[in-house]
Amino acid sequence: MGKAVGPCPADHGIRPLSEDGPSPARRAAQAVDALRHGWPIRLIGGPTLLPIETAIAGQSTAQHLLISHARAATLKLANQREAAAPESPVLIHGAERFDIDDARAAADPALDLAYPMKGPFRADPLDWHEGAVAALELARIAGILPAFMVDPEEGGEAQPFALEDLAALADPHRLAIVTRARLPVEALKNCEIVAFRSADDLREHVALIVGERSADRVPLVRLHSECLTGDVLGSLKCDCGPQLDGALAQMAAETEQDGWGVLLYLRQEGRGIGLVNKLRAYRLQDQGHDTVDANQRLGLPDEARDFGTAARMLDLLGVGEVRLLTNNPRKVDALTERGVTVTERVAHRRGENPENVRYLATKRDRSGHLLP
Ligand SMILES: Nc1nc2c(ncn2[C@@H]2O[C@H](COP(=O)(O)OP(=O)(O)OP(=O)(O)O)[C@@H](O)[C@H]2O)c(=O)[nH]1
Ligand SMILES: [Zn+2]
Repeated sequence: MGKAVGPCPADHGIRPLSEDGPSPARRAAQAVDALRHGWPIRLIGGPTLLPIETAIAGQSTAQHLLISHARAATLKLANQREAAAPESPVLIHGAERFDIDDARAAADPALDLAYPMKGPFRADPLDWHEGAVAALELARIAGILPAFMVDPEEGGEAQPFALEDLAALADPHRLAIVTRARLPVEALKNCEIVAFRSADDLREHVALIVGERSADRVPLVRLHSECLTGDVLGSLKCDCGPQLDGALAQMAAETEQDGWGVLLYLRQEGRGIGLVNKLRAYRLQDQGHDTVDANQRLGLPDEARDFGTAARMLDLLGVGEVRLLTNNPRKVDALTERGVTVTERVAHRRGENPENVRYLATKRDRSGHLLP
């Protein structure tokens, strides 16, 4: 291996080629990128894993698939000893090798109605459990179905990754303010937008500062997670659009009494499972599952947001105290744990309609939201 060529700031995660190889942050980013492209990844010291949803190697076949525990349960494998541990990924095989179509039918719950006959499958012992957990987590971050062909034939060149690479992705300390500009909005003309980026993550978060900052007033703050369907299209399935508009209107009203507000627009679609997986969950909801069950059937967490990013954004903005506009106690706890003082929780009940009655009831009954 050659020596480093030219300067390369240590805090950009782009370590030059050396005996150490790429940094964990770079390897993790490349692994996520590979999964989105449909290229395989290879767990260092473990197997090669081809993402079933995106695989471009359409001729691939594999003896084994790696799927989530929830998916294994739907395939009626939970009574087998190797698939019994809850939350643990499951390695399965069938009577014959899987081709890509069989693998997709086995992996994707949204195809269950179209392909009701599957299996029989058997669960196998998995002696690389932590690597399997990390691989499913990488799939979630990539926004794809958490399911892989294991050691496929003809999968293409694999992108290596190591277990510790995931931690590098979760670390928000490299998030930085990149630019800011005046942004008059409908709710109030006097606003400023601030953009944030991290070298480790392609998602660009923004903050909208509503009104004039005031050192002696604690701002009204809203952590809003991206919801394309609700924020942009006016979806009635959730309450996001009215919550977004309502938050801005409430902050604008505060400015009339010398208050101010900060709206963080976090690019964590679908509570962190991504737009496509959220829409898959919607398909399952149309078959009768609630929000929590739909996510779980996909093998995804019902809450995968990382509020460390929000805390870091507030820190970069110099906001240490907030009055938090939310019904979700987890947001209060997450900020408090990360050193932000929440002086008050301000309830934020907006946008109830006949289409989202069940969604709101699930928030209250299963996700712990403080709703009537
Ligand atoms: N996975 C999934 N995500 C959803 C669904 N409906 C809405 N979302 C996402 O949920 C997020 C909305 O969360 P927020 O309104 O910020 O927060 P909250 O946890 O509801 O708490 P509040 O602060 O009380 O509103 C957005 O990212 C939506 O895309 C769904 O059915 N499934
Ligand atoms: Zn929504």
